[in-house]
Amino acid sequence: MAQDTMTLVIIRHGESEWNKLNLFTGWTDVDLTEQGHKEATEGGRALKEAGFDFDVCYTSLLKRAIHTLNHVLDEMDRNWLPVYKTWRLNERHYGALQGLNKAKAAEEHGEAQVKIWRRSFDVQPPALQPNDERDPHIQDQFRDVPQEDLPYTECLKDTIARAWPYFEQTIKPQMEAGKRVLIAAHGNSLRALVMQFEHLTPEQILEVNIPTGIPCAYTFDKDWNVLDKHYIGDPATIEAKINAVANQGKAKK
Ligand SMILES: O=C(O)[C@H](O)COP(=O)(O)O
Repeated sequence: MAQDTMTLVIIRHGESEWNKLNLFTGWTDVDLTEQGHKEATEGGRALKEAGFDFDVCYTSLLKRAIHTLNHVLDEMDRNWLPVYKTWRLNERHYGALQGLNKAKAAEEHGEAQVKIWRRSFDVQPPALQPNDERDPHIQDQFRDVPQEDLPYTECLKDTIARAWPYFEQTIKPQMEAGKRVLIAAHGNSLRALVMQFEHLTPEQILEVNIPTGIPCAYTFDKDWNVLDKHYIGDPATIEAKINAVANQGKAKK
């Protein structure tokens, strides 16, 4: 289908059990909280009310994103849409930080260090040791992923290196063929895509935080320039949620 513009909607999963506890999560496969289920449902409702429709959906191998997508599709009565799941849209791997409390880490290591771990472009968090129970190389969930592709830790640059080729090779051609795409993923795997879509510098991406459960619609021209980007929801709620994410790495006063 020839067309002048392409639409893509991205949505970060709703609040997870570990978001609620303020723990570094990464590839830990925690579910949504009750609040998270509600956010995802509301995200789906908002998309329907705004008149969105989709042809194909992509998500990660982690249940907080999969369940978010399911809620959205339920609300939109689009459960029959094709859904592709890939480890390449998983959250950034948080290495040995997975399971630690972000505010406690800020008390111990300083807020500046935690901000580097959370938001820097190319500084990796401390790596997992091989065969740690959190090691993806020994988890069933990732048994179809080539062992050498699986990380022990990742910075945003590493996440881009595995998520962007998937976007370019798999999702882009669908959009260029006129398909309306929905991606349900994670704070940092979506930051990886956003950095590429908007050609942000490492300094600019440092300040980008993605709220839970709020759909964000991009319109691109045929040369992949961003013509429009907007969150779908109440602006005050969205701003409060973005600030809440940014503040997770602050020490408790
Ligand atoms: O993996 C996590 O802890 C969250 O999903 C994203 O965390 P961040 O906002 O601290 O990067």
